[in-house]
Amino acid sequence: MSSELPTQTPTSLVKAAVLGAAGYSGAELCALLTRNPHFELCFAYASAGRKAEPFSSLYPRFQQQVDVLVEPWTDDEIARIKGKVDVAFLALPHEASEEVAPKLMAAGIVVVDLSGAFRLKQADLYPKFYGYEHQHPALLNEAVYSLMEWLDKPLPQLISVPGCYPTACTLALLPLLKAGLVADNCIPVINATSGVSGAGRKAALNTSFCEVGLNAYGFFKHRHRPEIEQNLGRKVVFTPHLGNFKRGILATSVVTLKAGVTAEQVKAAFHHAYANKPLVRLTATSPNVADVDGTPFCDIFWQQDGEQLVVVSAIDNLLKGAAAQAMQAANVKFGKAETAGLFAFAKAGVL
Ligand SMILES: NC(=O)C1=CN([C@@H]2O[C@H](COP(=O)(O)OP(=O)(O)OC[C@H]3O[C@@H](n4cnc5c(N)ncnc54)[C@H](OP(=O)(O)O)[C@@H]3O)[C@@H](O)[C@H]2O)C=CC1
Ligand SMILES: CC(=O)N[C@@H](CCC(=O)OP(=O)(O)O)C(=O)O
Repeated sequence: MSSELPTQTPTSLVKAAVLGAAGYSGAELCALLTRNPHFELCFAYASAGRKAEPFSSLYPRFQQQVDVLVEPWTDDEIARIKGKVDVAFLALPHEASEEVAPKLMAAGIVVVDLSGAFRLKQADLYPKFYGYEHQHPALLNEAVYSLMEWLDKPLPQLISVPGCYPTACTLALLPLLKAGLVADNCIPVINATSGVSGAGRKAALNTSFCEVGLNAYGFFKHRHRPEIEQNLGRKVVFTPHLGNFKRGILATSVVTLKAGVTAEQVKAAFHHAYANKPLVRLTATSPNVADVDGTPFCDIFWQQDGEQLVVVSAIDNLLKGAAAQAMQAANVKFGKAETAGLFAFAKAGVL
């Protein structure tokens, strides 16, 4: 080998911490960060009550793949990680995120929050839809909502990752609304079914194996309703459902189009919106959650009958609905390719 070969200047890795690493979306993030060549997973945390243990003892599938110690989180850790990490991903309950985010920001750390703590712009919606008063309403204006396919501003120090159901149905409906194709008086009707991992890893009776069949819940008052309405700029009827599969969301959204809207106009709206968006796939057949399981994609399909339009979208709730979307935002925030680390799927086989 020639000693004349230019030496590569190593680009510095973005150093990351994950809070909530023992939970489903935090664990997915640990896996994505480990596979991302631009990031280094330096610290991982669970709640204060736990003992420290290797990630692979919590998720044995990742033995010899994700090699990080999951430690108990207390605010004392902020002094320990200050100056050692560039970004902290919060995969925590909403109120825990709301409390810790400003402290991490004060330590100069970029915060990518997967919870709903900073998604809504109107603080007065939190008591009604989240059941608590927001303690840091000023941060609601500072945070940028990172639905990356529709991002129209730079990402600041506080990044609020969209909710899982809102990701699926906003990506489905926004192209039509932006193109002015939806009837002015139309209230979109959205029915969406989530796999059980949407409820997190903690045990609960309604998500235990023998209890889960297929049921609707959260009529009119689910916290994702105001988030979807904020995204779409109009009222919606949103009804979530729980299905007996592990992961994935299938959303079926129904709208009335303006009189005379053609199939070509609808097609153009979707193609224009997603032509250069690598994580949205416009599909030729109605999507199946099994086809997005373990992937960072949102698959979208539509059928029109005169003024009625049905749009079906499918995502993996833990990936495009949570961890992959957070990774996508962090990639952009730190100047990396938007999809870095996202195509090394956990599932490589055809089934
Ligand atoms: N599951 C999903 O499909 C999606 C989830 N989200 C959001 O991501 C966040 C995490 O969800 P999910 O992964 O499902 O939740 P899980 O219940 O699976 O995990 C939550 C994690 O947070 C930790 N934790 C809880 N309270 C605290 C606290 N006060 N301080 C530090 N750590 C704490 C838990 O620790 P321990 O294990 O020790 O209890 C656990 O590691 C939520 O805000 C959720 O709304 C967003 C999109 C989709
Ligand atoms: C099946 C299930 O219970 N799903 C959760 C939503 C998933 C989630 O964690 O919500 P975010 O996207 O807002 O974080 C629910 O309905 O509350």
